[in-house]
Amino acid sequence: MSSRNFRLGLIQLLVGHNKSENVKRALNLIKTAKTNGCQVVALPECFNSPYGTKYFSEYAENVPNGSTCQNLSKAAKENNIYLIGGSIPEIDGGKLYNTCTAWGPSGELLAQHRKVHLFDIDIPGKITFKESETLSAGSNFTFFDTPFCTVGLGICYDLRFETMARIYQKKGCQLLIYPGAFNMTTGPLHWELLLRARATDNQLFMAGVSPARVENADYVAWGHSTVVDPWGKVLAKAEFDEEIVYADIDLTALEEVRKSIPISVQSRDDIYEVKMLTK
Ligand SMILES: O=C(O)CCC(=O)C(=O)O
Repeated sequence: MSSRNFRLGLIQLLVGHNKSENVKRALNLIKTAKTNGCQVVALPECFNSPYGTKYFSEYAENVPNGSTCQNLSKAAKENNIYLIGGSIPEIDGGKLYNTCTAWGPSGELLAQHRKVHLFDIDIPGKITFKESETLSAGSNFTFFDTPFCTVGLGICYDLRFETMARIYQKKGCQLLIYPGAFNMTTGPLHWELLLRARATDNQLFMAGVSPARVENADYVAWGHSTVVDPWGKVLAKAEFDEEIVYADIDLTALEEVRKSIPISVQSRDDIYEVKMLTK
């Protein structure tokens, strides 16, 4: 495989209440993904803890020195892969964040993304969730280089904010990875739609990585971890059980679509502007 091609693996992990068990399951599945040829592997949002504001402080750890991060670093090194560590509740200076880390094949920390847009919604009779009750928001865009392409990171609700993805595209990202746990109300309507929309409007690869569904959990995840190509086509998709989603990424598809439908050079930068105010 040339560096224009690589295999991406999304681990739709079954997450329970036992933190070390969650991490152990993740490590085993990372190894399986590597055995099956993945050079880049990603975990879901909140992979070491159940998803819910009441759990975040109990499960929170230091990033990057806590044991979950240290295990991710070791796994990236042992398997010689790029590893996107889903997200975990992070504690820093008395504040909690929903944080994604990315690790390189020497076990080095490449990036740390704190969820920028907190998930505060109220759909009467369906779902009310308020991450801001316990979490603080990050204020940074997060992207890093691999030998294959530049990768941008967002977490779940971040996916709804198209400006963030647009900025990643302007910064040269060719793949955006969003660990995310949509739910049974918004998942069926919006999860694939948003992934395909972000892929189509920015002409890049999109990956959304969900936990597997646990029917009796406080928060029931939609699942359906998905990879979309720059044409907006779904390349690979899970249902709701634990599984690894594999996608062979060929970056020439990205050049093809950008050449065929050249929206980025046709954008009317003389009459509107999307710009990053922070790094
Ligand atoms: O935007 C949604 O519908 C779900 C978002 C979410 O679950 C999250 O941000 O964790």
